[in-house]
Amino acid sequence: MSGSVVPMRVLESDSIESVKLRIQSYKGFVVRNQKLVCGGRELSRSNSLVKDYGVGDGNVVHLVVRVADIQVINVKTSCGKEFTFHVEKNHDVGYVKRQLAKGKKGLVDIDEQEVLFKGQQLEDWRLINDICKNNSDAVIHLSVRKSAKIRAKPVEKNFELSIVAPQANDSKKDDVADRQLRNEGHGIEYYGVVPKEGLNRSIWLEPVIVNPKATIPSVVLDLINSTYDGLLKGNNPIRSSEGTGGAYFMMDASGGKYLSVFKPMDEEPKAVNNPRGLPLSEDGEGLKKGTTVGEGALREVAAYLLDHPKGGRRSISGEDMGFSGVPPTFLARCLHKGFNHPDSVKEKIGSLQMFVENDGSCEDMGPGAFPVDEVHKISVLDIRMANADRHSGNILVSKGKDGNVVLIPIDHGYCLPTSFEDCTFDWLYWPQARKPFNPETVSYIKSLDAEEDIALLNFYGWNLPLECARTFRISTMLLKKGVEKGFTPFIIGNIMCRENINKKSVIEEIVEEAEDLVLPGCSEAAFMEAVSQVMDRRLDLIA
Ligand SMILES: Nc1ncnc2c1ncn2[C@@H]1O[C@H](COP(=O)(O)OP(=O)(O)OP(=O)(O)O)[C@@H](O)[C@H]1O
Repeated sequence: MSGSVVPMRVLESDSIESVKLRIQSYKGFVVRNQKLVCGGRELSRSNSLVKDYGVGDGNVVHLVVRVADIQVINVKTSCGKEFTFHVEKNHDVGYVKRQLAKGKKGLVDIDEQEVLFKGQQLEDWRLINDICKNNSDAVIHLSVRKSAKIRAKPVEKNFELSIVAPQANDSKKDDVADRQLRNEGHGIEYYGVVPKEGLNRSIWLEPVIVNPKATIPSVVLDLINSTYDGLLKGNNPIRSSEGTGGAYFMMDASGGKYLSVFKPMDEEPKAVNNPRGLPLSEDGEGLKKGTTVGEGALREVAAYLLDHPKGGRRSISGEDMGFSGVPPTFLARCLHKGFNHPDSVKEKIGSLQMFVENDGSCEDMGPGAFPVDEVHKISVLDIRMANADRHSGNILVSKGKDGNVVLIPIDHGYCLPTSFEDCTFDWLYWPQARKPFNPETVSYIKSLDAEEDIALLNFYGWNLPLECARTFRISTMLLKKGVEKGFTPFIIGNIMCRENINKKSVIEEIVEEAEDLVLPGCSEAAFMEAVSQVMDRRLDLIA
């Protein structure tokens, strides 16, 4: 994605996996860190062939590479103390200074720290990645005004900072102006209202509220509040090096903890300000069939709103976790210079999702350790939402209170498509998918009501387009009927996914058959009745 074009000979009969392997051997990017996009479509099925995706002579295939985010920094003080901390490569110099200022490093006042590279002062916004890049033997000097000096040199993959005689200075300035701003300018107290004169309008965060009657769960309000505090404290959004769109980690006020992830609509893949340089969509279609560029954020929020808790609908506090564990997500409006603004700095609308501490994603480990019910809860969500992007990198692995493995589904921007063509579920090939649902899951599935859910989305301001609503009705119907028949997630998921890119799935055949049965212009209810009949017949053949 750096903009350079590298010619490469491939056969029509080469698989996508083998193309990625060759990129790996030429360029060193391991296969699982590569994403290929051609003609606006992600070449996501590794066993499909180059010709299946219609890639021909002279076509440009875009390569998006995920790079390791973490850099380990070893800090040595002049009195011989050593400590290590992890820094995201996308962290900026300001972040490193704040870490150093956290008490034990003795550099309490960040205003007194100066970071120098090749004799020039580095501004706080400079990224660690940019400084280390192309300078494997770079030495960064951090000096504390008046007396101290710090040197950094690379140690294998890490780099080392040595701090020379810093003087501790406990006089932390009380940032009065900042506190005033926080008291008066809290975004969420002024939903959609022009803020008071004098507020800090270079930084802003508030929920987007379409229907004033729709209550925002308090867990979401708290998340927005604390994220806003973090921004006002000068903790800039940090762009993730993973993913095809702009995804920004937002920090708390102390600058030591991630609170949320903001994904602006205009930075989605194929959208106008995509930071990865993916070409603009010509027809408005997203990277996956049946999705729309710029609607990823709505789908992210829909996945959270529709992820009802086990006991019923979500309470006003919103603290009760949904059945599938989608982290709290809401539409937010955010103004900050740290996002991708190729032109002028403008307010962005996007999804703000709670950051979940994790030990990596399912991509980093084999599925053996995942509890059956955890896999099943993800399968229920993906089948309901006809998720077209459930690769294992989009399931985070975390630990519950009792130490059990908990799976956290993220990245729902390609849910609720208008067609089933690109539905893919990595969990389909995990052994847990072949186990039957437990009674609790069965009763949860039985409680689902697609019409109620569509009305809920409408209430929160998203009037689901007719074709998306149809997909949702059909997938909910399939899930419910499948469960009635005692089907496993594997059987139901298999009905929904194509075996290969050119062979229609069973659900697609069901839809086509139902379309043939009804008269043009018939009501949606009549069409759904036809789908139900055809589905019953097809499921009987599978049972
Ligand atoms: N709620 C979350 N908690 C913790 N980390 C998260 C969360 N959401 C996203 N991330 C991290 O940010 C990275 C990028 O996010 P995400 O995958 O949603 O972006 P994307 O651009 O939509 O990716 P993709 O190319 O897979 O569609 C993820 O790989 C994950 O590491």
